[in-house]
Amino acid sequence: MLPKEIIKEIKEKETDIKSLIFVGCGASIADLYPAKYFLEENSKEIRVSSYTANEFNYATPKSVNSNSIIITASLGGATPETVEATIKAKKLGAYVISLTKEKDSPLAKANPDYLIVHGFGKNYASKLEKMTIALQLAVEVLNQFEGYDAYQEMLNGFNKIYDLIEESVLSIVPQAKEFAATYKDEEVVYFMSSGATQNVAYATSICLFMEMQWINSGNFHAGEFFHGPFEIVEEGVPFVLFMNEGKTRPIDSRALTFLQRFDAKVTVLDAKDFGLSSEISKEVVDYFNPMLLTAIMRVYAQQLAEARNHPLTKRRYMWKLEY
Ligand SMILES: O=P(O)(O)OC[C@H]1O[C@](O)(CO)[C@@H](O)[C@@H]1O
Repeated sequence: MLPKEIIKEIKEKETDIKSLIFVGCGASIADLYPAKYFLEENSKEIRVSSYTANEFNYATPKSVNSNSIIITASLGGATPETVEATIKAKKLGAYVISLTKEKDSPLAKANPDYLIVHGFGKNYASKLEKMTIALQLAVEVLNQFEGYDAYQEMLNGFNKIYDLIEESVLSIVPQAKEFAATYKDEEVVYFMSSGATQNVAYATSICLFMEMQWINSGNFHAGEFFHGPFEIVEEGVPFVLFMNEGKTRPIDSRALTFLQRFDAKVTVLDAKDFGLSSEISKEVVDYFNPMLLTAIMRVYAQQLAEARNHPLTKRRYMWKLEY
């Protein structure tokens, strides 16, 4: 079923949805963030939150009941804590929607009310399906339960984002190779962004760099940069800044100005360079930065992995030990 139909069916059963909660781990909870950000900014009534799955399991919010929708996501569908959260949310009577790429996974078998099987391996756009579908669900919740003036602009954005991702990744391999050559020996790399993209910085730092490249890393909101992290800036300290188009761009620009002032080593991935706002309406452009910038970063990470001879699939603990 499509996001619109799923939310319509839930509304036919329960007109009084009071909360929407996003649950997942690692890249999956980060991928749900743009949807949370969108709803938090635009909803006047519905309470919105997100949890890493075991936080949800051990300290379950009291609001989980038949007046709530829980969206759980696990790419491989086998992360035990996300499966457990799905079962728990169902038991508490919530409407549960699960996202995964594996239709026969433990998550699928946890019997959510709605299972959305998304793509991943086909191309860069497909890697962003989970994030985009979660945002579509959030938009439908807002529009159907409260009304949303920019609904049509969002639909236009959804129609354009996948093609824009595919066009954008075509041209960036030379820059990605340059990034790889200049960052491959760094011992630590810091990531920051703002707005809907703030957890792209988080996911890049904890998953692509720490997990998949074993490179030390830190990440923070570009606004928070001035409330602690900027003290470590000096010439050559490596940063990656995800620059948004939209309302929070001044926050990103302020951080960039500071980094340049003290000659930090900074790579800027700027949605503007890929024409995001020429394709997507100004009113809603903020929410589409994370899809585009995640895809660009993936190309950069792939080149880094090749330059370091350290495949993105290499692990020493994950899925190898009991933990
Ligand atoms: O539940 P998922 O999305 O399959 O995630 C499993 C693992 O994949 C990552 O998201 C990225 O490898 C990890 O952070 C996480 O532990």
